Amino acid sequence: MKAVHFGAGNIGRGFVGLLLHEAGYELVFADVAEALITQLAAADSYAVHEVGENPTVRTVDNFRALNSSLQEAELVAEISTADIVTTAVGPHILKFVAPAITKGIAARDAGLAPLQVMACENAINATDILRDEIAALWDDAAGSLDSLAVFANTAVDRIVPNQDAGQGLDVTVETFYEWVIDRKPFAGAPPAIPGATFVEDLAPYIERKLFTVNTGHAAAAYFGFEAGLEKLSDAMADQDVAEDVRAVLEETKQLLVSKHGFSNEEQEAYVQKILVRFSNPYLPDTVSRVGRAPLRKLSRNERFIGPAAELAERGIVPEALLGAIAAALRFNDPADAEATELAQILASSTPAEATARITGLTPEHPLFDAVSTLVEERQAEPAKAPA
Ligand SMILES: NC(=O)C1=CN([C@@H]2O[C@H](COP(=O)(O)OP(=O)(O)OC[C@H]3O[C@@H](n4cnc5c(N)ncnc54)[C@H](O)[C@@H]3O)[C@@H](O)[C@H]2O)C=CC1
Ligand SMILES: O=P(O)(O)OC[C@H]1O[C@](O)(CO)[C@@H](O)[C@@H]1O
Repeated sequence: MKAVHFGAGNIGRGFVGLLLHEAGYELVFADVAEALITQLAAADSYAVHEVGENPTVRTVDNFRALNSSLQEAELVAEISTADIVTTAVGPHILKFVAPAITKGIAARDAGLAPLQVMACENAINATDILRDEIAALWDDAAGSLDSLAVFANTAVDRIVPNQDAGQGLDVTVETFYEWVIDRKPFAGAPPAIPGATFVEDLAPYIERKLFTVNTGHAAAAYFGFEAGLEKLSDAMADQDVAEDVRAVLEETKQLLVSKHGFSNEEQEAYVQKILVRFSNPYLPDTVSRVGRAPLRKLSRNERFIGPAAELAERGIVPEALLGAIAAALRFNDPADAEATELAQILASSTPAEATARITGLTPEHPLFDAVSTLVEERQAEPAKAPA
């Protein structure tokens, strides 16, 4: 069994690659980072250090590595004979990996089982986004795309911080992980990945993950950044930050319980578990990493505006989420390109224009005025040096 995985970064090596390896797949990593690919191609194995409760070390071997920019022909050949293609590159990068996957699918022998394609990104239905990119490039002369490939959405959850440069290929991760995959697209048996869970209806799992784990984590990052803290676990140890995060998760709990029918107790247990995960002092995680890409995180269907908009549509004012959105508007990490772009939008637009551009909300939406007020308040603040 062979899997081609795009993105040999934190989640690629520390989660998806690890689980596929443990499921018995031979791995081909594809990435554009030449130094990383050279290192992987020269290595026989790397270690995944799981830290926290019951720490352990796992070894990943039986992999190869290709530069997806420089070695496209080899990559297409690998995809043409692979069983699985996965990605962990970031939702905005999917369009750049689509061409090689399209060519690889088109080059498959007719007798092969359909290629199983799963995008493992923090975005709702990321595989659908990838499928749309592939479908746009697809030439029907190569056959029917849906008979040659299966596209399954997934939700991936494991905290993998940025790695210490001195660590080489080894990755430090939390012990917890969850990979939930939509079973429906697989006509026969789904792939045998013991670490994954297959479900008939992925929507509640994706929304619960994005609007609890990712909303809470990013909220801790933005509140922590405002408080001048660097480590995520230090932010969670700050009583004010912890209370603000808790209040945000109370609001998303209200939405998730009423929308998806999770019981209050079940959702509360889920929240408690993730608060412990965020506070893991052994994870070298930073508010800069967890808060990265604020424009993506403040976009319409993402972790803040998504749940806040749905609550507002139900006549509820999401005070705590609005507090997190206000903190996100103050995330001016100079190392983050999206934080710089956010500052430029705030500096060059009216409050209504900036609100629409940043959040995708329309002026008629019941959340619009509240966010526009926050934007206006942020614009009125003197330019502040990063904390
Ligand atoms: N780190 C985490 O804790 C989690 C991350 N995720 C999601 O996983 C995805 C990846 O995140 P990380 O691993 O943290 O990021 P990362 O930055 O560590 O890894 C991304 C990798 O993709 C590579 N890449 C960029 N463009 C590429 C292209 N065109 N072709 C091939 N490779 C390319 C980069 O060189 C990098 O090695 C994101 O969607 C993120 O939201 C999901 C759950 C947890
Ligand atoms: O690219 P994003 O959305 O910040 O993804 C990384 C996030 O996903 C998580 O792993 C949660 O699964 C958090 O560790 C992390 O903040």
